[in-house]
Formats: sequence, structure tokens, C-alpha cells
Amino acid sequence: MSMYLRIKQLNKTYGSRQVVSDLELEVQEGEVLSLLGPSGCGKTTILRMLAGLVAPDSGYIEVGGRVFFDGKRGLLVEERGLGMVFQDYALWPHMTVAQNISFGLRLRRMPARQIKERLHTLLELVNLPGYEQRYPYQLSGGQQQRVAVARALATEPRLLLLDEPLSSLDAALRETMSAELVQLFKRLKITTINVTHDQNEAMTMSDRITILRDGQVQQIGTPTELYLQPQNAFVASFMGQANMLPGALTDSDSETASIQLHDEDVCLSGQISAEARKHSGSHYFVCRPAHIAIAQEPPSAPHQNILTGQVVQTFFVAGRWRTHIKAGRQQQYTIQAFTDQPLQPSQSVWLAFPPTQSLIVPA
Ligand SMILES: Nc1ncnc2c1ncn2[C@@H]1O[C@H](COP(=O)(O)OP(=O)(O)OP(=O)(O)O)[C@@H](O)[C@H]1O
Repeated sequence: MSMYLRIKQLNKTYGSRQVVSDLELEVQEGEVLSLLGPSGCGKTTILRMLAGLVAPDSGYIEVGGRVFFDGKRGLLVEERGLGMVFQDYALWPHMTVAQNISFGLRLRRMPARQIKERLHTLLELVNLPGYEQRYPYQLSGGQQQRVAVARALATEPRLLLLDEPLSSLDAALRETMSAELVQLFKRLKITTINVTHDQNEAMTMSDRITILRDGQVQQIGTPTELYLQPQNAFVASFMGQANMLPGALTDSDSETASIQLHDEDVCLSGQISAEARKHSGSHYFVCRPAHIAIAQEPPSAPHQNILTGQVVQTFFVAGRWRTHIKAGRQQQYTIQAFTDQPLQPSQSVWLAFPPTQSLIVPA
């Protein structure tokens, strides 16, 4: 597979605020890549620079062998031939589904019969055959989003830009829609850049995810790479729930290290990457709730990687008991873990963190 999209050293400032810093990104043809990060991290600005709606300060953008921006000049929006589903490009309320979808084709003076055929194919693709004559207000939120996608695909773009396309939908519908959309993009082999602040949506939709913070890339990788091998505390905390305990590295070999928790005489060990070992500042011990084993009795043999704690609360969620535990000598850490049975508030417990499923990452 060839590299379809290349972004080099892309920068954008608003006033004195650097919104995108030295962005480097390569996307393969047919890949679905999400830009994920908290509000204000620069996701939309990146998408708008790709679309030609915002001019970069410097950098280089190339898509499908065409230079979109060379550091000085950029192609116009309409010269880029992209499909866009942006929040502020809602469906036109006074136009039917058919008129909304075929608008771009009419502009290009496609013959009426061909438009009709294309419309038919597109409505089949987004699973809305027979909806031609409806108006947007006669559609559910999910159906409106599918029409918006069909409209974006009408001119057969090779690159599709999505800006939080599912944010107005409820959680259940969002999950179904994201799965449907990915199947569609894969079938059409269309390269897609998807902006979202929803980690679950990014996980279900993407081949790879770029995690951004304050305009800077934190890590790029597949959903599992980011979940299992986060390069720093920010990525670990952004990719699903994680228990994070701060401390200082005491010793490390090539793959494992120990960390002394702040204000504790406890050391915990876990896996460490070569870059994390080189980091001179403080570190975090990271363990996902699902990997922690909770015992109601003290361990019989001496055991590393144990913290004692007291149950605070327990909730029944998705078939398991999610338990909050105050742990550490001064009960300063709140740890989340799962049990098969409910535990009593203020009950003493022993938490075991399996070293192979624990990580040590730079703060
Ligand atoms: N036209 C503009 N003028 C000045 N500042 C802007 C402009 N557009 C965006 N910003 C600022 O740039 C930063 C990044 O904005 P951007 O919309 O790219 O973030 P985002 O990651 O998409 O956030 P959200 O998830 O909230 O949409 C924000 O601090 C925003 O206030």
C-alpha cells in the first residue's frame, strides 16, 4: 500500500497561541485514521487545514500525489475534491434527501439520468433506499447523519474528512453508526480522517489513532497499541480507564522496572519501554481496572506488587461489580477494580497488580 496523505512540519498559531505544532502525519490509502484529544487540542484546525478552510502558517500537505499546500500557497477548497461531513455543514432543511445528496452533482452538470443512478447507489450504500423525497426533519438523527455521509460521497472523493459526525447521536446509536460507517469506508476503500474526542468511537472506527494534546502529537498507533503500550501518562489516561500512581524509578532492566510510590515505602514493578526508562522526570505506575486481582485475605506468601486498601463503594456495571478502593499507607490513592461479588464498604482488601499487565510510563 502506498502513502496517500503526507503532512510535514505543519504549524498554525492564532495570536500568540500555537494551536498546531510541527505536525507530522502519514496516512495510507484506504486507512481510517482518527484525531483524538480533549477539547481545544487542535483537531478541527488540522482538519480545516486539510480541507483548505484554514491557511497553515507553515508546513506541507500532499494528498494522492497532489500538493495541497507547499508552505506558501494552497489549493482552493473546491480544487481539493474532498468529501466533508462537518458539524457546521448540516443538511439543507428546505431540500429533500435527493436534492441534498445530488447538489454537488448538479453543480458539476452531471446529466439527470446519471444523477438518478448515482443517487440510487448512494442511498443503498447508506441503507436508506426509498427516502429520496423526505425532508431532513422527517428523519432520525442517525438517518440525517447517513444522508450527510451520502452527500459527502456523491462526488466520489478519495479522501473523506469527518468532524465529530456522530456527536449528536446517543451512545447506542453512535456505536452502531460508527461500525456501519467503517464497513462502508472499507468497502469503498476510501481514506478517512475522523476527528473525535470520544475514545470509544475512535477505538471502534479507526485503523490508527493520533492522540493530540495542546496541538502536539502524543502518540500514533493502532487502538490496541495505544491501549497496551501508551508512551506517556496522558495517552494512558485518555485511552480507557487506568489506575495511575505517581512515583520515582528505583531500578530497571531492559523490560521491567520498579517504582517507589510517592510518600509510601511500597515499590511496584511493571513493564517499561526503552524511551520511558530514559525519561529523567517522574513516572507513573499504570494498571487497568480489569487486570487487578482483589483478595479479601492477606496473601499467604510474601508477594511483590501488593497494596492494602479499604473498599469505599461498589457499583454493578455491565455484569460486574466495579469497586472503588482507598489504598496506600495514607489511603491517598483511589483505585478502581472489578469483582464478581459485591464487597462491603470499609472492608479491608489486598490488591495485586500483575507485573506483566502493569506499565511504568513517563508523567
Ligand atoms: N478562528 C480562530 N481564532 C482564534 N482562535 C481559534 C480559532 N479557531 C480555533 N481557535 C483556538 O484554537 C484552539 C484549537 O481549536 P480546535 O477547534 O482546533 O480544537 P478541537 O481540538 O477541535 O476542539 P473541540 O473538540 O472543542 O472542537 C482552541 O483553543 C480554539 O479556541
